[in-house]
Amino acid sequence: MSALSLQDIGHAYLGRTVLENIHLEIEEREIVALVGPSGCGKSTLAHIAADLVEPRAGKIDRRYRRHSMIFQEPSLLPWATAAQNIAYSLQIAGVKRGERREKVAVAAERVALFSEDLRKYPVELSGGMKQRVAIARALATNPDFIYFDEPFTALDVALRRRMQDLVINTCAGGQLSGLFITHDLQEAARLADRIAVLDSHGHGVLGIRSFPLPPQERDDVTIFKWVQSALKEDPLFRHIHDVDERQIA
Ligand SMILES: Nc1ncnc2c1ncn2[C@@H]1O[C@H](COP(=O)(O)OP(=O)(O)OP(=O)(O)O)[C@@H](O)[C@H]1O
Repeated sequence: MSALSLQDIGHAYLGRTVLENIHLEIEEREIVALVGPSGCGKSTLAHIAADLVEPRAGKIDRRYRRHSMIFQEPSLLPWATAAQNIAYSLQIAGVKRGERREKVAVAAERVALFSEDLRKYPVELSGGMKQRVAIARALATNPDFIYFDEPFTALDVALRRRMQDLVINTCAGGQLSGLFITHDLQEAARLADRIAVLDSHGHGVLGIRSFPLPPQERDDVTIFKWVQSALKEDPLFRHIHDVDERQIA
């Protein structure tokens, strides 16, 4: 059974259509990467799926228990320490005060945040550390579905890889499903079970590709070769690096 089902989703901002006829199913324990040119509506679709934006058309079935979101911008509360930021999501989720400390510690450990980091305020943390706090905050409530909206784009290569590994391992060992938006086909090929490509103008999902091996069994050479061949030979990926909104005049 699918964890998330999007049927015939359509949306417009100020009368301008950004999404039309979008169908997408995400199975339980599956990560689907959503790729497509800048401005094609990927974030809008994630926001609709996560119930942050009301779509103009379509039907959404959320069959998961609880979701979290991780954005490119960590958006931490500046007046709260890292630990308090993580605990805040637990408070919102209704976790009793007495149970929060333990859950914060477990989530922090999963992203390699130490107790001295947990005492710091966001202004004292590097960009990578802030993003780790945001990921710990998302994991702390024990979601079974996560929306990832380009969460690692701003991180350096080494940290990005560690965070991708965290996603791969968390999914491999648990009950997690997710929608992972990224511009980076290499990243999609590393951590997703399937890759869905959105049309340049949000007019439907153009196609979906899946991998023969689960993410934890793919090595770097396999991923590299897959990406090279997808970009050279698969017409589905022909337009994913179009940059309609970021073109330099
Ligand atoms: N709140 C809003 N009001 C008006 N227009 C919006 C709003 N949010 C997004 N848009 C427009 O809708 C279109 C789709 O935006 P969206 O952010 O969903 O695309 P995206 O594929 O995620 O882009 P990127 O890859 O650059 O992050 C864009 O043209 C964007 O400018």
